[in-house]
Amino acid sequence: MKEFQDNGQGQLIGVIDASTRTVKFCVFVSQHIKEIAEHAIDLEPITPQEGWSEQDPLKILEAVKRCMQKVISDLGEKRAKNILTIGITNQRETTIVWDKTTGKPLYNAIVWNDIRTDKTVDVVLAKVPENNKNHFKPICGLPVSPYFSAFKLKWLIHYVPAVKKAIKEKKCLFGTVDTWLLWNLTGGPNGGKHMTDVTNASRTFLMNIETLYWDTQLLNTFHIPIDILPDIRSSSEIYGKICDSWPLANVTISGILGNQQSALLGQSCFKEGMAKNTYRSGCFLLYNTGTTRVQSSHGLVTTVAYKFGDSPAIYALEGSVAVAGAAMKWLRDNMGFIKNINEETESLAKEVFSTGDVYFVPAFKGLYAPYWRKDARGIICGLTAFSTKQHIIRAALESVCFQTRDILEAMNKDCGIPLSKLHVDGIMTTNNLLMQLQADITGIPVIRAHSQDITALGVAMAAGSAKGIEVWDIYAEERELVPIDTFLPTSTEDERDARYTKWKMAVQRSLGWVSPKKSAIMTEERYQMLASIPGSLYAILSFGLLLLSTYLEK
Ligand SMILES: Nc1ncnc2c1ncn2[C@@H]1O[C@H](COP(=O)(O)OP(=O)(O)O)[C@@H](O)[C@H]1O
Ligand SMILES: O=P(O)(O)OC[C@H](O)CO
Repeated sequence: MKEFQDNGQGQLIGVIDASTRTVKFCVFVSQHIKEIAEHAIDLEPITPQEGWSEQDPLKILEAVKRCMQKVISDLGEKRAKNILTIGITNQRETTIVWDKTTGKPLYNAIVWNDIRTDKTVDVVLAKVPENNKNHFKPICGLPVSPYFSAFKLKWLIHYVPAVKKAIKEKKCLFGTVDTWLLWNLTGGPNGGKHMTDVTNASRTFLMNIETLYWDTQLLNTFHIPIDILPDIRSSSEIYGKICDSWPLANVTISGILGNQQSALLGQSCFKEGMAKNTYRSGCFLLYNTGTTRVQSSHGLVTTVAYKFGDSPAIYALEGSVAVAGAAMKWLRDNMGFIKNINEETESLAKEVFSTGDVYFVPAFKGLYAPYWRKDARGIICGLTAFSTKQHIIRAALESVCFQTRDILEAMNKDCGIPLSKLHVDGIMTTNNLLMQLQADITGIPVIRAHSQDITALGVAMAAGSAKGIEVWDIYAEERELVPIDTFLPTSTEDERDARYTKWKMAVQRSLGWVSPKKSAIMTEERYQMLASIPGSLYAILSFGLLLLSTYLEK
C-alpha cells in the first residue's frame, strides 16, 4: 500500500475524541487514515466514594479547548483554515445535566462505570415481572444495569435537589458527553444545539431501538420528562456551526458517534457479519448485523452501529466488558506490581510460561456482558505458595482474553455463524503477548489494526461524508486500508477448552459476592422517601434502618 504523503493541500477533518480518561483533538486529511496532528490531555477521575466515578464537565470543555488551540498552533493558522468540518466521538452512557440558562452543570458527570445506581436498578427491577433484567430488551435492546444513562439520570433527579428544581423550572437539560460538547460548541445558553446521535441515544435506555425516538414507556418508568432530552439525529449530518467563543469558529460539526461505534467504522466493518474488539480501559466487541436488529438470547446488547443521514440505521450486537486495561492500572496503582504499564506489563508476564493455574476475574464493579451481574466482585483464585506477581499480571492479561471469549461464545450462538477471525484495536493491542494469548484462548486468528487512530478515524469518516460536506467517500474502491498484522492460535482445542472451563469456574466464584440484605430491598416508595430527605439525615436514617434490620433478623 502506498504510504500517505501529506502535501499540505487536502481538506482537513477535525475530531474531538472525549474518552473516559483522555480528551483529544486530532486532524485527518480527507480520505486518509492517519492523523496529521493531535493533542491529548488526561482527565483526572473524581471518585468521591467506592464505586463512584465522576468527571467535571467544565474540565472536559476546558481540555477540548486547549487541545484545539494546541493543534491549530501546531498546524499553523493558515493550514488550520483548511479544517472544513469536525466530528465528535465520546465515552458513551456518561450522564450530564446542566442549567440551560447559565450553562452550568448541576452535578458532575456520572461516568458509565459508576455503580452508585445499584439501588435505582433494584427499584426498576422491583416493578417488572419476575424481576427480569431483560424485560425492556425488546424496547431498547439493553438489560437493566447501572451501566446505562437512564439509571444515572433517575438517581440525579432523586438525589440532587438542584436537578429536581431545574426540571421544575424548565431549565434542566440532559446529555451524554457528545451532547454536552455539541451544545457548548454551538453557542451554549445562546442557541446551543441540544442534540445527540442515534448511537449515543441507543445507550441511554430511553430510546426505542426500532423507532429511534425516545420511548414513552421507558420515560414513564424512569419518571423522566421528555423536554430535558436532546433531539435524536443521525451520526452523519450537519448539526450546527462552532460559535465565536471557540477556536475554529464557524466550522461545521457533521459527525457524532459513540466511541465504540466509531471504532467499528474506523475498522471499516461496514458489512453485516464484520466485527471488531477494542481494548482500552474496558473492552467492547461490536458485530455489524446490518439493518436487522438481532435480539440476543445470550447476554449481548442490541445497539445502533451508525446511521448516515437519511439512510436506514445499521445495527450491531455488542459485548461490553467493564474492566480490561483498567485491571493493569489496578495492578500498578493499588498493588504496585507494575511501574510503567506500557513498558513492563508484557515483559513481566513473559517471565513466566503460564499463570500457574491462577485465574483473575476483575469484576471490580460487577460483570457486564454476557453475565450482567452487579453482585459480582473481583477474585484471584488458584494461588499457591509459588504464585508470584508475574503469574497475577499474566492472569490479568488472560482475563481480558477470557472475557472476550465469553462474548464470542455468546455472539456465535446469537448469530449462528461463528466468527472466523477477530479484528482488534485500542492501545492495549500494542501488547504482543496479549494478542497471542487472545488467539490461543479463542482459537481464531487475531487481526490487529496497526494504528492508534481507529476510534477517531470512524467519526472523521462520518463527518467528512455528511451531506453538504462530502469530502470523504467511505465506500470508495481504492480506499486506503489500515495496515494489519495477524496472530495465529498455537493451542489445541482440548487445551483451550480445559482452560476456558476453569475460567468459567472462577467466574462462578465471583458471583453473588454482594448480597443484598432482605431489609435493604428498594421499592419506589422507599426510594422516593429517601430522596426527599437531606444527605446527613439520609445517612442517619440508613444507619438506623440497618440497626433495626439486624435487630429484627436476630
Ligand atoms: N502495553 C499494555 N499492556 C497492557 N495494558 C495496557 C498497555 N498499554 C495500555 N494498557 C491499558 O490500556 C488502557 C488504555 O486506556 P486508554 O485508551 O488510555 O483510555 P480509556 O479507555 O480510559 O479512554 C489502560 O487501562 C492501560 O492500563
Ligand atoms: O472511553 P473508553 O474507551 O473507556 O470507552 C468507554 C465506552 O464508551 C463505555 O461504554
